[in-house]
Amino acid sequence: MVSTDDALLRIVDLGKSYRARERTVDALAQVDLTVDNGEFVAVVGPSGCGKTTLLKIIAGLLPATTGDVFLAGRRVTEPPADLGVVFQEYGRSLFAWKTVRQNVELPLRSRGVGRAERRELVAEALDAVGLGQAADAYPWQLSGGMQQRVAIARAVAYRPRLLLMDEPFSAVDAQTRGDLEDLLARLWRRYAMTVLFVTHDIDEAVYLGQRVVVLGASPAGVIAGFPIDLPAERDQLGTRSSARFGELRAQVYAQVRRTPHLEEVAP
Ligand SMILES: Nc1ncnc2c1ncn2[C@@H]1O[C@H](COP(=O)(O)OP(=O)(O)OP(=O)(O)O)[C@@H](O)[C@H]1O
Repeated sequence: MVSTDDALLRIVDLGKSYRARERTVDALAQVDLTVDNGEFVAVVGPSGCGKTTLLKIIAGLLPATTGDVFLAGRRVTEPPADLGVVFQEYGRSLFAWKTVRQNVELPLRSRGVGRAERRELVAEALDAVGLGQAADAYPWQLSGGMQQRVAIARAVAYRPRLLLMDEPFSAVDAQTRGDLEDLLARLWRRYAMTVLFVTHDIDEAVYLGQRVVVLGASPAGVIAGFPIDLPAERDQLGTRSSARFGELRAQVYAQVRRTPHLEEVAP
């Protein structure tokens, strides 16, 4: 059990209902989740179960209907300053008329970081994602995988206390996806970040997470959590073909397939 002393993110009895015309859609109900400082938690759930809704509420972009989100002990009521977010749609998250360097620099400018420090942070982040040479290019001159690396560099340069990622690699080809997963794992270790990573891909969740949390469908609540006891250093071939990876993947898969109603869920 996670101790609240180390908790960076605390989600308590969170619920969200959308009202659309005469209909009400209950997207989330009774979501309780705690993420410790430095943890990498992957959240999986069936398509449409409310994963994006959950991230938007944590990011302060959408109000909850019930319950609370606390980041570093502070209730989230607006986008917190120390949060980084990487979305699936890299194409839309970068400014086409700004260079790679300017894109990465933007949140640092908004935060009032001085010019010299900005330069240093941007250069280090671009080097860390292997794009040191592409600083003066425009996003539209880069491949999809490279654009997503720019989005990751932008988040990393900002040194967020919590990095939220919403299916960040689902729009790239399989080879690039594996490379980006490994890049993220390296950055997580190097910068001791706390990451909440949402995906509908069970293999990706098990490969990346120290813990995998399963959301049930309609309305989504946390139905299971799995500590991932794979070695800290993972690699695409060795880890994914190991017996333990297969067992964990099967356990998570069985839960995702169950998608029970909340009343069936053990407390
Ligand atoms: N603005 C909205 N108005 C009404 N209903 C909405 C709205 N946004 C989301 N929903 C509904 O809430 C539920 C959860 O949606 P959400 O996008 O959070 O799920 P998701 O798990 O991220 O989906 P996917 O995996 O397909 O991206 C769905 O039934 C969706 O139709």
